Amino acid sequence: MLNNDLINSKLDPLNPAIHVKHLSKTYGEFKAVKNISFSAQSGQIVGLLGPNGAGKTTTLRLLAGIMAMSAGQIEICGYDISQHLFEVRRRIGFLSGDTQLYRRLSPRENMNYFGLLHQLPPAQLKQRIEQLIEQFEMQSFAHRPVEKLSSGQKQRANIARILVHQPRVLILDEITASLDIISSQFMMDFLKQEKQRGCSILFSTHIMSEAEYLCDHILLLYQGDILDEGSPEQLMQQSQAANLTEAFLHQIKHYSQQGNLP
Ligand SMILES: Nc1ncnc2c1ncn2[C@@H]1O[C@H](COP(=O)(O)OP(=O)(O)OP(=O)(O)O)[C@@H](O)[C@H]1O
Repeated sequence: MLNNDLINSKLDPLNPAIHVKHLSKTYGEFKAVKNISFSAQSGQIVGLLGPNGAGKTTTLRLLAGIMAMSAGQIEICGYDISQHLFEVRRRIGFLSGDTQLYRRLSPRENMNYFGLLHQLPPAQLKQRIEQLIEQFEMQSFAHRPVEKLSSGQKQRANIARILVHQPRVLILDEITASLDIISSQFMMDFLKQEKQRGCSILFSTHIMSEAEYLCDHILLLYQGDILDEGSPEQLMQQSQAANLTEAFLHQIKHYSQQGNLP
């Protein structure tokens, strides 16, 4: 078994895997994220929904520790990101549309490289890479340079790469955006499996049906603030909407009419 402490340690249910308090980010004068708070428990999938420019990517990048916050607090598995960035990075897997693999290396070589960065012992790393190749059905292309792979194959290799160190928390920014329906379904099944393993997953998407299918909890982000939150069912019930798209549009319209946009 690899990284036993990370896999087996059951998170205290009273201590969420992701805990965000009064988080803000400003770019110069512009407030991209405004004092938001939320948490995610072990085994929970939380979706970040919102129109273009709502602040989703900024929020996810702050949580992944690749951008500094302007104010607030982020804890991942009990570690404060401002004080324990290394411990946080050991526990998260972050993937966005911009994340690139080394294109001249094969998926196997990419996984090896990132595993070494995470300081996994070589024998364990080798075993883990083979596990991932099997799990993501990459046998036929694991040895080919990434630049010769299709988008779907690249995305599988990308996901496998962020799982090398068996993270407890996954932070995923629009990972199904360029995928066909089969590859998207593959990714969604994979997220469900990770949830069952006890992983906490925070992800953004513009695809409402995906959020409806996957999420235990949804944060509706608008102009850097949380407009509403709840389970997909709660959000639909509140707006008497037939689906999440309707519920989302209803909320934005409602707040605009009230003049109380964040
Ligand atoms: N580096 C930056 N400098 C200045 N403003 C930025 C920067 N990055 C993002 N912004 C602004 O912050 C706001 C939030 O951007 P962000 O990318 O977080 O939104 P998003 O919800 O992910 O949007 P999309 O769905 O289009 O990806 C936008 O108005 C954007 O223009």
